[in-house]
Amino acid sequence: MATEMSREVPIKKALGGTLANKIKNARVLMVGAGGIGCELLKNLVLTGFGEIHIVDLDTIDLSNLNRQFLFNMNHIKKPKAIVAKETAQKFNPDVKIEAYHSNIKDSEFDVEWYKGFHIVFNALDNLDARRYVNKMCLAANVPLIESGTTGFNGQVQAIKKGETECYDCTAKPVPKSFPVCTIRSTPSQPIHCIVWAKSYLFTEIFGTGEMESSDMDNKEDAENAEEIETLKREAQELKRIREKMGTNEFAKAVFQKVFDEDVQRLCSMEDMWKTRKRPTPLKFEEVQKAAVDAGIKSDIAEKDQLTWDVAQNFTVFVDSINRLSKRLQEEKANVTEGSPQPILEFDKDDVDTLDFVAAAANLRSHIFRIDLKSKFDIKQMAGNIIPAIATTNAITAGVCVLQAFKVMNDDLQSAKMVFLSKSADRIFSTERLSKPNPTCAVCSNAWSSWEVDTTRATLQDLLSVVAQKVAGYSEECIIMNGSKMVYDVDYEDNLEKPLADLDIVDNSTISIADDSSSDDQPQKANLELRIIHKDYPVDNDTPYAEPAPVEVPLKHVPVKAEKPVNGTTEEPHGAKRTHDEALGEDDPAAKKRVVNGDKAVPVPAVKKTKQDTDKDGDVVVLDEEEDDGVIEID
Ligand SMILES: Nc1ncnc2c1ncn2[C@@H]1O[C@H](COP(=O)(O)OP(=O)(O)OP(=O)(O)O)[C@@H](O)[C@H]1O
Ligand SMILES: [Zn+2]
Repeated sequence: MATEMSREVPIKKALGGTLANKIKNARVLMVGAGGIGCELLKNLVLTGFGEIHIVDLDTIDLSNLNRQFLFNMNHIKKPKAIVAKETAQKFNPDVKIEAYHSNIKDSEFDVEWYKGFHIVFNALDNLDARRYVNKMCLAANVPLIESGTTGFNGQVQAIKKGETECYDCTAKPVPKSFPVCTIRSTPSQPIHCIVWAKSYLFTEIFGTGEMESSDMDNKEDAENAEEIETLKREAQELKRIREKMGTNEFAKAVFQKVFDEDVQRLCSMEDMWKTRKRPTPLKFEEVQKAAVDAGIKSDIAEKDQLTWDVAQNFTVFVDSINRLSKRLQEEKANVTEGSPQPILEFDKDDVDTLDFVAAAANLRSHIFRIDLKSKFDIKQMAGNIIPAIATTNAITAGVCVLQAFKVMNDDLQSAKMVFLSKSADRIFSTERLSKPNPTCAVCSNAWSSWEVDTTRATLQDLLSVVAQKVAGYSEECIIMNGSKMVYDVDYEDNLEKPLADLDIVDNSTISIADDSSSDDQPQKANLELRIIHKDYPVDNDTPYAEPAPVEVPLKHVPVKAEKPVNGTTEEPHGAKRTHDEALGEDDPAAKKRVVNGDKAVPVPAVKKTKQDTDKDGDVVVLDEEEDDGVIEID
């Protein structure tokens, strides 16, 4: 009791009675109990937020312990959310904490559930979950404090529907991962070869033999399936070669397999080289002779600023593969019975592994006529893991709570977008919160939900009841289920199908977009419709409840900006994302214009198929090709 009193008194003194009371009565949601989440939970608990719900899908890993201070060695493999609750509860037993070891995208966390919170905190590490929570908070009209850190940099943003920018009002760089086909067959940049050497070749020879998922997109969709099959076959062949490890032939066998035979097989796929330069296989004996003739010694590996030529790379390749083989053989010899088989892992600071990856990547680059890189450069690229820094997380989590105070006080005017940076003159820089971007395809949408028996109601019901009657669209609209188009005026094949046959089920989100073209009537904004499945008795005529009418606003038509006269006009904050960019991401109408080949709208990096249960096939598959640099690894 004494502690409770003594804790409440300074909080009240510091924040004032009104805010302190609001905080005491607040129900808050925290998504993510990792680096920022642990710090944030401690802050929330110590500030006396009355009820805190924590969602995290992960379990605790050894590598989390340096900064996620609510966890210790005994907690490894236990759910983060549950352990975070247990540890933080001790700091303040009066706070009610609920923990969920779940993905925030699970259907149990629906809009109604979000509506039960006064404020939501994102402490996440990925764009997808952030964007999802942003949408849910908009749908539920609950304020969101969004935060993120990389290295020494941090950022906090308060988001409130209709009053501030949402997370999607400005374009976000998408972390890089590469399609398997680019890595396996058609590399065009050094990074593609580096990912191949590090995530494929190295792990196949010295590691687990499983492709690392973080930098390769190995989803088994139709496009990737064949590539993955070939890759698996090649991996099997490599496994057989692996048995030669420790013998003199090993380096030669690996070389011949991956730089000669596999490349020859690739070359024979004629279609692949119609628009690309055909790779040239490397012959072991020829390169070996060049290396011997030039008198190259293995100490060339120490010259890390030099861009090695093919013979030099060859020498480092053979030497490093021998060094690594010896290491692994020794580790295997020392392994005690019952222990797992040892493996080697790539580490940019482990010179043997770096030498191998650098040389293998360069040999492959040479084969595909891609620029070679120095070991120094490859080290940056292959090891571009931005460290998570505990202090940055702690400061950022503190700022989250300070911004939450403004939101709780209904004082958004003084809330700020806060940036934390080590390199700037001042640690903090701030910006006023921008107004919502009127062209944002997420927060300019209207939202509604529909209670419907998805096994009985048809797409026609959705079109005529919700899209036309309730929301006032004409039949010239587009209906998307996620990224799949199920209806437009020229594609009526699905209309008689029950919604469930189109994968429209409980908790699906449907987007309806105006596709009418009229000079004098602006288009309506999009409607995001959440489906709530409910069984209606079969003898009931209408297998749905008619939703209340929805006021769908008109779409914002951007006015062409006048050119600034003196060129000094500052770009208004919030206009960072162009209308076209905004359209491309989430606007079904924009997606359809791309499908129709209208180049006026930039191609969004989404893969999209018409959804038809008769498997009518794909309409279009848009494959992004341009990768500009470095892999981002969480
Ligand atoms: N969809 C999701 N639902 C619930 N929790 C999520 C979701 N996506 C990410 N998270 C959680 O967000 C947290 C982010 O924390 P952080 O950035 O510190 O990552 P980490 O995985 O703990 O550490 P690192 O990636 O550096 O090893 C993680 O604990 C992760 O499990
Ligand atoms: Zn927005």
